[in-house]
Amino acid sequence: MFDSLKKKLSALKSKESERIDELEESEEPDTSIPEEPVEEPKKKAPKTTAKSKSDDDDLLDDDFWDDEAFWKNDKFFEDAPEDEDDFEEDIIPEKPAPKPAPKQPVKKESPLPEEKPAAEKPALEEPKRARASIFERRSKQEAPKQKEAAPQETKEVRPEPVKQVEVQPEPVKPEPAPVVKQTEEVKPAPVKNVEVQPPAEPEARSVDESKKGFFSKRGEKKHEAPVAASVSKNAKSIDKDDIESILWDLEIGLLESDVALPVIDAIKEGVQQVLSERKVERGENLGDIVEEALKSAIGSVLQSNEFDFDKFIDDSDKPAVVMFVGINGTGKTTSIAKLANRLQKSGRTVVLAASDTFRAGAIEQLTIHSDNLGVKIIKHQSGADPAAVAYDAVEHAKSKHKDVVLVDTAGRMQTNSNLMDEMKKIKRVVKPNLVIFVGDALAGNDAVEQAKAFNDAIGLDAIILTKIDADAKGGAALSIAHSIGKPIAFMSMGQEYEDIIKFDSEWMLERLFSD
Ligand SMILES: Nc1nc2c(ncn2[C@@H]2O[C@H](COP(=O)(O)OP(=O)(O)OP(=O)(O)O)[C@@H](O)[C@H]2O)c(=O)[nH]1
Repeated sequence: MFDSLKKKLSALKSKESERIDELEESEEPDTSIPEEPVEEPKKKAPKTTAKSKSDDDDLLDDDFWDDEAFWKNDKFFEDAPEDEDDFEEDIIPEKPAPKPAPKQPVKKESPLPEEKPAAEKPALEEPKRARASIFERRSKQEAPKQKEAAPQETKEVRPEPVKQVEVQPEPVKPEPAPVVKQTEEVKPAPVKNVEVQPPAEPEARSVDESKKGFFSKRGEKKHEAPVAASVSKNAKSIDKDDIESILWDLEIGLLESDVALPVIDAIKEGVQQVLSERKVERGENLGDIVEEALKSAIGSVLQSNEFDFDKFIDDSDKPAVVMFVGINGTGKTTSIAKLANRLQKSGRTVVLAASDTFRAGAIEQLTIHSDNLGVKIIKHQSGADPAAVAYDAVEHAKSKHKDVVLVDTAGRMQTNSNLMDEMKKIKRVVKPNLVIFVGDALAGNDAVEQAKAFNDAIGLDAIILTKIDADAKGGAALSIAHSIGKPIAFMSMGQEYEDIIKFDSEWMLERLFSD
């Protein structure tokens, strides 16, 4: 499922991996660069200025030659050396700086005495900046406000001179050490295992735990060590343009996976929030971060749609009446049989109401299931009033103290007003505790429209998504539930009685992203 979305994610990941590889390869030469300036200070004091290319450039700088104070320096002209080496020796001793501060003598106009330390490492800084990643761009735009700003050194050599123009003339205060930002994932709550086998269900989950977001639960399972670590001061924000581009890719991937637009917007919003707050450590892959954010956003959409059917039944007055509606062939009758089997196995007693008197063969189909399962069925002749059948089933359940009545109804298009009215009549007569919409996951966005129409007509309480086993794209689960704001109670995934599971957002999420 989610094939096209996964392709976009893996493309992002491999693109990012290549970038990281390139960065790491080109990193080797850096180590040799700082050696020169380190050795120089041991020579005779005047020579402490490492004579680099940029220093020469400084000497030729217009500002220097235009400096009026310089030209008035008679002493300089008296002692002016004839060759360049002597020239440099004679200038530098004039400066009071006892330590190597190569730029200070030349840049007399510099208003930033605090910036001397920064000048000691120009050779270290430049190569890294030249290879700044896409993640570092945003930070670099903010660089003038940061402690390393050393405008006069970087002016001539940096590959992006425009940024130097933004340097503020007032002294720059070093920023305090970055606050260790721990994500919500660090909560030490117990880990909940993901249940991926149909028979296993998350009934044991406590109320508090079930309310926890996907992020926190997932964090406990997968990211305990990483989230405990602090965000280093080298971590960079993700560039706004990169986030836009990622969101665009996600939108296309979600659209191709049949996810409805309002759901896409909700997911994008979640991803954007995570990415704009997230700092990227050196060596981290942006693709991984995006996947994590995407799963979190989808998990939130899915998780808000969990529903505890068994608890609902147990809490209802008996018999609890459950009515199943939907368009033709979505799997209502099959789902009823599966739930009857499930309820029976958990010790609840069940009555089936064959209220699909419209389709030839529907009554027989349900009768076969009741025989197979040993469950009571109430049925009339084909073409009989479906509301009357449902009423009889409820009366039977009451008299026999049965726990649950499952009412099958005929499939109908939401556009067929007569059949929609008939369905409303059944609801009026038996006043079901629960109306469940059975939607075919393969129907994609059509299922969303159907669910909306049924919800408008009689009001839905929950959803069963069928044919999940054949759902190639995976967007329906997200879209239906989110669009009508009703929970998904079960997912049907096959033709056997056991092929139905309670909806579990984590299970669904794992499935959406599994290969
Ligand atoms: N693969 C798969 N097939 C299913 C699933 N649920 C139902 N089916 C099949 O879908 C077809 C229609 O199922 P029904 O249960 O008859 O559907 P219905 O909604 O009752 O149909 P109508 O009464 O005509 O509205 C049958 O062939 C079922 O076996 C499922 O989860 N997976």
